Amino acid sequence: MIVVAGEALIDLVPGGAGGDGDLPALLPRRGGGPYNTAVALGRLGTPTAFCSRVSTDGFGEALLDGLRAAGVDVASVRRGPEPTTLAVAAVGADGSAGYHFYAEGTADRLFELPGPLPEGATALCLGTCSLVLEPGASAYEALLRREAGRGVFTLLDPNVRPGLIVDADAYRARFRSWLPQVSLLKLSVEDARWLGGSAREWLTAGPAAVVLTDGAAGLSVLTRDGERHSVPAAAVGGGVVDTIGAGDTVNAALLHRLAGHGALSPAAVAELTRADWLDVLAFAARAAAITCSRAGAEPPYAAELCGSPAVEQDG
Ligand SMILES: OC[C@H]1O[C@](O)(CO)[C@@H](O)[C@@H]1O
Repeated sequence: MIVVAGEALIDLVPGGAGGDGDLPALLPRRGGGPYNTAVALGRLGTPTAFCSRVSTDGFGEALLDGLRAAGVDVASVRRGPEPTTLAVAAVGADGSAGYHFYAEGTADRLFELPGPLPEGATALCLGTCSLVLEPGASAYEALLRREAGRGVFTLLDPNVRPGLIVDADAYRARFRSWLPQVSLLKLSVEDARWLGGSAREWLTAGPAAVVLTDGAAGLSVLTRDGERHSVPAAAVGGGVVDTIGAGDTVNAALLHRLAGHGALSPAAVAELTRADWLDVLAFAARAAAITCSRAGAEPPYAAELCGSPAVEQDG
């Protein structure tokens, strides 16, 4: 079972008619990096549990319904009366999204270190706002350290949202302090630039591999032994609507496909061949392309990805 820990929130995505004068109409969509990753894993058919603190308000109920509908186990979700975090998304002409968060005093920020993870948990995925917003961030960090210490495979996606980070240098130092506990680091090239440093440097600090996403330019992985493998982005049927949740889908697809290769351990990741990596990356690219073809974070179901072929690309 894969455990995804972190925020579930509501994205307010531009769309439809009905705004007041020059104000755009905003449609509520379930979101939050970890929420999106958990739903994507569930839709792919991977046994998944979500670990978080979710509001008892109507949005919180809808978020839990979304998880359950994807087959995600929500027994580790704690509830609180504080409101759900809101993220107002601005979508550019190319579909890229920027976010403005309303996260003061919200339920997910008050996450506390939970008891043991569900029986059979083999991997933990976390990142994004939940590792920034205190006091919950310290509890998520403690969860990462505790589970990595127990030998659980960890995937970290910093999913940097600069508007939420008060002290950029302190966050960058904190990010580096997590790396010894990280089995697989996945991040966008924009996040890599913002964080400073390089994949090669981060690899020496702990992760078995670093996956970099570069939007329309595709995905690549850099492994400990210095190999680099890349695939192009997959075609987005009907064109990009928005990129919301694409990176979160990549996290899920990586974990799902690595599990299929029996590679949810740093030692097994080190054994993956070039063909294995190309298969994993191509699958993630196809999954992300489907998410980009629809409004908001709406990851694909397994049936939409049937027969994902391995592709041979130059690294
Ligand atoms: O969690 C932070 C934000 O990032 C996203 O997950 C997209 O990657 C949005 O759904 C959310 O508002």
